[in-house]
Amino acid sequence: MKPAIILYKTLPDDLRQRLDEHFSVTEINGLTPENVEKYADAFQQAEGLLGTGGKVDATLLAAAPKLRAASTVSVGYDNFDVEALNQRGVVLMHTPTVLTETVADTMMALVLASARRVVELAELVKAGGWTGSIGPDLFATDVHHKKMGILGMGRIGMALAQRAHFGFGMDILYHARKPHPEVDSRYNARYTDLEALLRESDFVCISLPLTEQTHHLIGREQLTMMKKSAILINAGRGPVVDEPALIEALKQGEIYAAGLDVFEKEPLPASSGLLALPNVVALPHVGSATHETRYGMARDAVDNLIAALSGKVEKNCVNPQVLK
Ligand SMILES: NC(=O)c1ccc[n+]([C@@H]2O[C@H](COP(=O)([O-])OP(=O)(O)OC[C@H]3O[C@@H](n4cnc5c(N)ncnc54)[C@H](O)[C@@H]3O)[C@@H](O)[C@H]2O)c1
Ligand SMILES: O=C(O)[C@H](O)CO
Repeated sequence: MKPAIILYKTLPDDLRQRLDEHFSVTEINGLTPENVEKYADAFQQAEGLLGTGGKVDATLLAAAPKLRAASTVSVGYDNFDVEALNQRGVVLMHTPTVLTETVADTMMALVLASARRVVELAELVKAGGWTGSIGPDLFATDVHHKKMGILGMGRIGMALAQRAHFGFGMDILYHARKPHPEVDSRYNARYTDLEALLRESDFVCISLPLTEQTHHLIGREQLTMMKKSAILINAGRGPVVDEPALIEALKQGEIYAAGLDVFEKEPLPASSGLLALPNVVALPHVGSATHETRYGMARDAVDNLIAALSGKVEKNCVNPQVLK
């Protein structure tokens, strides 16, 4: 008999077919508490989960006593209680690598859009506001040869450093849990503590995961350390930045601008103070959202679940210790 799984994300037809070949699939519209209750029988039988978004914690695990593996269509897994999964021996699989270059492209797009005022100026043209030569009040700020500070020098941080250093001649500083000598030599980069990075950088770019240690890592105090001309880019997770403190810093001119793909609450409410600020470029969490990359993530997530439920995990496992 095929193992039963819960699918909580719509997949392209060919991938759905591949999943059906291996599993008995119950598809639900999101991993919400309401759906866990509505499909209680399916959760009782489920050995696997595949999807994105929604909380997987002790409560959900209690509703799924046969669960052996969870496969998220994302690299970030802050919505999973990994400790609870470990205690139950549930394998957690994710999709690193396949999305790295696309997310680094998005971060570079945010750097360029916020420094060169791309969105604001394009809106001005569309609104018929281009009635004469653009004057200094609408001039932008350069990107090339400036200093980029990268917070979180992992896969995405390195791909961003590659673009900034080789493409834009930028100086690279970074803060991570430890120095990375290969990064220093490849991108002529310099490891610093957080405060030095904030004080020196023209662009502070966040590609950190959300953890207890990174929650509100950037708050009021850190924002005041940044240059008044500096731009904050966040494509890690929203709660790494204290959003009310960021709004205040942008309003008070303590920093120049922000380019954001992630927010404390998503979707970003229309009432958010960020949306009233011309010096904010806000994207709807689309770091990896190209056709090619989203397909690759879904494909990897399917392969990951097949590997995990057949005991053949070789890569993409968050908690390999439970395999032993
Ligand atoms: N906006 C998007 O659509 C999007 C897409 C993909 C990933 N992300 C986010 O980007 C994150 C990073 O992805 P990745 O593939 O580069 O992961 P990664 O694990 O390769 O890199 C994360 C880096 O952050 C460092 N780090 C962790 N905690 C730290 C701390 N307290 N202080 C300093 N450094 C710390 C780690 O050492 C690691 O080098 C993901 O966890 C996810 O939250 C967002
Ligand atoms: O972590 C990730 O992969 C992205 O944020 C998409 O959810």
